[in-house]
Amino acid sequence: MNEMDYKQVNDDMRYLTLLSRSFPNIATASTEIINLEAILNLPKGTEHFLADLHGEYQAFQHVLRNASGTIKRKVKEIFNETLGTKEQKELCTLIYYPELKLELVKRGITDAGDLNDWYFININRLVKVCRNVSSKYTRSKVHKALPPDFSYIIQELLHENSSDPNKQAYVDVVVRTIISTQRADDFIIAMCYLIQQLTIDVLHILGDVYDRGPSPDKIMDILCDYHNLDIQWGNHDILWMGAAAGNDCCIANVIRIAMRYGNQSVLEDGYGINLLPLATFAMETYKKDPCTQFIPKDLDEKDPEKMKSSRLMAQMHKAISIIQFKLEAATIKRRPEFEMSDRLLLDKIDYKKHIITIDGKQYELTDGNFPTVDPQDPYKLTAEEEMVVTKLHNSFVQSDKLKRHMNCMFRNGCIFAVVNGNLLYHASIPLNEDGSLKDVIIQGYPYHGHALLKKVGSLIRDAYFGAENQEDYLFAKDYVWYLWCGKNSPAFDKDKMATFERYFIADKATHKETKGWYYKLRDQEKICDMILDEFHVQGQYRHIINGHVPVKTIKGESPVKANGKLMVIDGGFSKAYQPETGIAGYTLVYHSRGFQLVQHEPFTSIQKAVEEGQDIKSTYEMVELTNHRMMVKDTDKGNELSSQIRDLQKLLVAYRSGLIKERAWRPITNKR
Ligand SMILES: O=P(O)(O)OC[C@H]1O[C@](O)(COP(=O)(O)O)[C@@H](O)[C@@H]1O
Ligand SMILES: [Mn+2]
Repeated sequence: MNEMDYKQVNDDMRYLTLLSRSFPNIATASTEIINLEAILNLPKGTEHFLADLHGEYQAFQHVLRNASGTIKRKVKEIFNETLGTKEQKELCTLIYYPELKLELVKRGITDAGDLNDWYFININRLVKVCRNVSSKYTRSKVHKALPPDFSYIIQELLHENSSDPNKQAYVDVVVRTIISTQRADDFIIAMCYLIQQLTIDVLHILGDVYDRGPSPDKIMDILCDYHNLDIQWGNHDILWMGAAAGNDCCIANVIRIAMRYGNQSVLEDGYGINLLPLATFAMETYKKDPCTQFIPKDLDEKDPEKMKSSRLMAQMHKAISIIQFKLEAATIKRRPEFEMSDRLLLDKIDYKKHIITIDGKQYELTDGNFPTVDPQDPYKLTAEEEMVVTKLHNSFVQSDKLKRHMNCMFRNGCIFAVVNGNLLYHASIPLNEDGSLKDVIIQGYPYHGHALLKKVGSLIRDAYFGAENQEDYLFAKDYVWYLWCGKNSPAFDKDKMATFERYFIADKATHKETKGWYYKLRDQEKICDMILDEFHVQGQYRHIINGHVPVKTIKGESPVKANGKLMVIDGGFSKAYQPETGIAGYTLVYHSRGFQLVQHEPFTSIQKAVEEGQDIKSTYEMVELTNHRMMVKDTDKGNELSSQIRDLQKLLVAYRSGLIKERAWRPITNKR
């Protein structure tokens, strides 16, 4: 051992002694080094990026099942020579929706023998796909992903080389036995989900799971069970986190948005929030009010339930909006440092003339009926409104399902992430006009860039889990609402949220929300490089990935900006925004050969997907090709493994030099 090695080993003796408990001798330590080296030389796993899901469960789960087209690409790669497009499509549909496709197949095939043939052919095809998608992983990782019921059989099938005639006979017998024991359906279903899982190594959700669409709760159910996930919270998610933490402004906003889109069921059925107090109050208070401005958006005339409840929903929508403006005023006054007094509008209204004066300009109100507003004290909640707020508050903080979903948000997320050379965040890093990082004052201290995002992340945690002292906790709870709609919020970064204006003023100019400098300046490569440096993201292939702002493809906007350094992948799942974007949006796939941007057209329905094999029509654009196939050693995981290898090498030195004594490896048992 040379001087240097000896010194390093000596310095690390405490750690190496601990490590020797897991690898007690030269044989076990060197076997581990060999295993880790082997992993480093596997191709990098595929990453899948989605953003702005906005409660669109069906479109989300389709994109998840088809891995943004990755499964179709694999099927084509494997069967291009042997299967026509129709058969490839059939196989893809089976992989995406195994239960539904099996039902459909069985309805179409009545003869038992024919069905058995179908099973035989398709199980063999699935085995081929599975072999392909599992080839990027170690046997041990694949083993851990296997469904317990079929673990042994799948291992046998995956690792037998079917080009050997003896082995093919063995595989055939295994498959025939699965069919004859009537396990084919279960086996196929298990294989299809395994393929889905192995196709994507890690899923990144760049924010805004919640609001507008009908079923964010179902999306969260899937995400919470996903095998490898991170979430970068969007402003809508933060709004829900604030609501779950008991911030009443957030609660009012969450309910207002649900009513705006006619989605009371996500609150009532999804999270068990009791809306009855609000409903009875609204029916009574706005009995004679048509609430025209508050009729839910995009009412589906084919949905009689929604049509029937739209009048009640409009009343609840108006009631909660007024409550929201009053509650927000209290926060704005309590926290002058938020600089949001321009959002105090109820005191700018002439309640007799139905006119509002903003910045010296008068506007006629589209709705002048404010039965709960006292012109002398416009922000005071009536006793009934207060009661409604208390009841809604209790419902939100007590919802078990909401707690479960929020815990999952916290467990898997933060406001930003750095993964494999990419910086991920939903919206913005506040900038000054000259492109420098903007100082944002929080509790008297300036924060910018990386420090700002870290501070904001910890404030959200404080609001939910409690801070060290009461004052900090109350501040954090208010700040979460600020993050939803405040002008210096990295999750929002627009000069205002023009909610009041959109409901009560016809002049569209007042609805305009001006975006922060970030959204203009991010087109420049040098700005993106500066931000990446700020977050210590290094390497030749580094990028920023954003969501939040829909890409207006229809107007020729590109999702790739700053000479390829930044990509905006607002998934555009939100139906309400599809006319604006002209497409359903973008998702991103990052595999061992580079980045692939996937542009989707609107998803129609699961029924069409299964019965007609209709996939989302997607186009692919290879954004960046790396000049060599990326391996695990080129990733963050690779760096981690390489440092483990270095430690193990030091352990070998310690064994060989006698600094640590080798022990025989014995399995740990309770017996002495
Ligand atoms: O179109 P809607 O649903 O009324 O929402 C409009 C509001 O949503 C926002 O765009 C925020 O939501 P996003 O984060 O999805 O952009 C606000 O800036 C705007 O006031
Ligand atoms: Mn957003």
